[in-house]
This record gives sequence, C-alpha cells and structure tokens, in this order.
Amino acid sequence: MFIVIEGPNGVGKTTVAGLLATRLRHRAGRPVHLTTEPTRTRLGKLLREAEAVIHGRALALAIAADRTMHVEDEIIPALDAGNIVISDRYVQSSLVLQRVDAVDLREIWIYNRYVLQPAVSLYLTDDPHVIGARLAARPSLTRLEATGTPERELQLYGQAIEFLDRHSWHQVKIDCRGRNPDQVVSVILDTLDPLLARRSAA
Ligand SMILES: Nc1ncnc2c1ncn2[C@@H]1O[C@H](COP(=O)(O)OP(=O)(O)OP(=O)(O)O)[C@@H](O)[C@H]1O
Ligand SMILES: Cc1cn([C@H]2C[C@H](O)[C@@H](COP(=O)(O)O)O2)c(=O)[nH]c1=O
Repeated sequence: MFIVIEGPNGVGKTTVAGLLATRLRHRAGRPVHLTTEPTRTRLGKLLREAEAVIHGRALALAIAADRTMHVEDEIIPALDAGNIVISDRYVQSSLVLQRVDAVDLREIWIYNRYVLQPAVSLYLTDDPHVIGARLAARPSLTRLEATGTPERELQLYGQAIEFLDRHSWHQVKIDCRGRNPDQVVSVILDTLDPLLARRSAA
C-alpha cells in the first residue's frame, strides 16, 4: 500500500510521517518503508540545494524527473517486496509549490500525470497562524517558504485536492488543529484501518 503525507510547509508532515511509520509497523505487522521528496538520491539532494537558484518551469521539470526515478527505482521495488510505503510529499506538493513559483496547474500536471497513484493521500491542515508561528521560529526559510504564506499554500492545496479528486485520487483531509503529533497519527490510523483490512482480505 502506497501512502502519501501532504500539507503546507511547517504543518508537521515529517514529524507525522516518522511517527506513523513506527506505529504502522506494529499495527499492520508489515514492514514499512519511509521515504521523502525530493529524494535522498544525488538528484534529490541537488534539488534541495538548488531550490534557491532553479525556479519556475525548470524546477517543476527537475522535481518531476526526481519523482519519476523515485517511483521506478524506490517506491515500486519497495511495494513489490511487501512494504507499506509512506512518502513525505508527492504530486500535491508540486501542484502547490510550483504554482507558488508561478507555473500553471495544468502544466505541472502534464509533467506528473504518469506517476503512480497512491492508495491514499493524507492532507494535513492546521490553523494558518499556528503554521506561521512555526515557520517564524525557524532560523532561516528556503526561497519557496519565503515566497508563499501558509494561507496561500492552504488555498492552493484546496485547489490541488479538488483537481486530483476529478482524476479519482483517494485523498483524506486530516485536521491537526489542537492535536499533538501522536493524536494526529491516531486519527490517521483510524482512517487507514478499513483500507488495511480490505487489502489483507484481498
Ligand atoms: N501536531 C503538532 N502539534 C504541535 N507541533 C507540531 C505538530 N506537528 C509538528 N509539530 C512541530 O512543528 C514543526 C514542523 O514540523 P515538521 O518539520 O514535521 O513539518 P513539515 O510539514 O515537514 O515542514 P516542512 O514541509 O517545512 O519540512 C516541528 O518543530 C514539529 O515538532
Ligand atoms: C516534493 C517537492 C519539493 N519541492 C521543494 C520545496 C523545498 O525546497 C523542498 C522540500 O523540502 P521540505 O523540507 O520537505 O519542506 O523541495 C518542490 O518545490 N516541489 C515538490 O513537489
């Protein structure tokens, strides 16, 4: 089963993805492969460093290339080996961050339309002021973090979710307001239980 964790910068994706991997290993009794985008490959590392200077269409294409390799070289092999795969960021991130970088949604989709569709994409949301306070506490912001705002990212995520709904993606909104990371993961596990049961029965 391929699970994606999405949401604006600072909402808690990396924290929740790590905790979810740990709790899911026990709950599902199956190996869990935790991964991230940009990937940990040379290309992914280069993209993290280069985000300050590569922008717009060039960055959108480079991110899509990294994602294509991610799917072919890491995600599909891990799924084939019986793992549950959790990715911290995926296509929705491009449909939001590359738009913050002035690329049109349909163009971004063209670069991403052939990637593997996740079993479920979990979209984390919180109060924009809470997210903003977390970002303000960081010693520095990346170019894209500084270009967008939590309000704008939440708005663009709403549009990305609507767009992918029309392409039959299974997406679930997870409201993190007033919940600590452990409580957020409990909500996610309740959401995943029926999916896991259906898959183990199949
Ligand atoms: N539910 C929560 N309640 C309170 N604090 C949280 C919660 N989730 C995450 N945090 C804290 O918020 C900060 C940002 O979390 P994290 O790095 O996981 O976010 P992120 O969405 O992965 O950010 P980015 O996309 O910018 O990398 C961390 O200090 C983390 O401990
Ligand atoms: C998946 C994805 C990533 N990016 C860029 C934006 C940031 O520079 C990093 C993500 O770093 P974080 O620690 O996870 O916040 O990658 C992007 O522009 N588009 C994407 O689809």
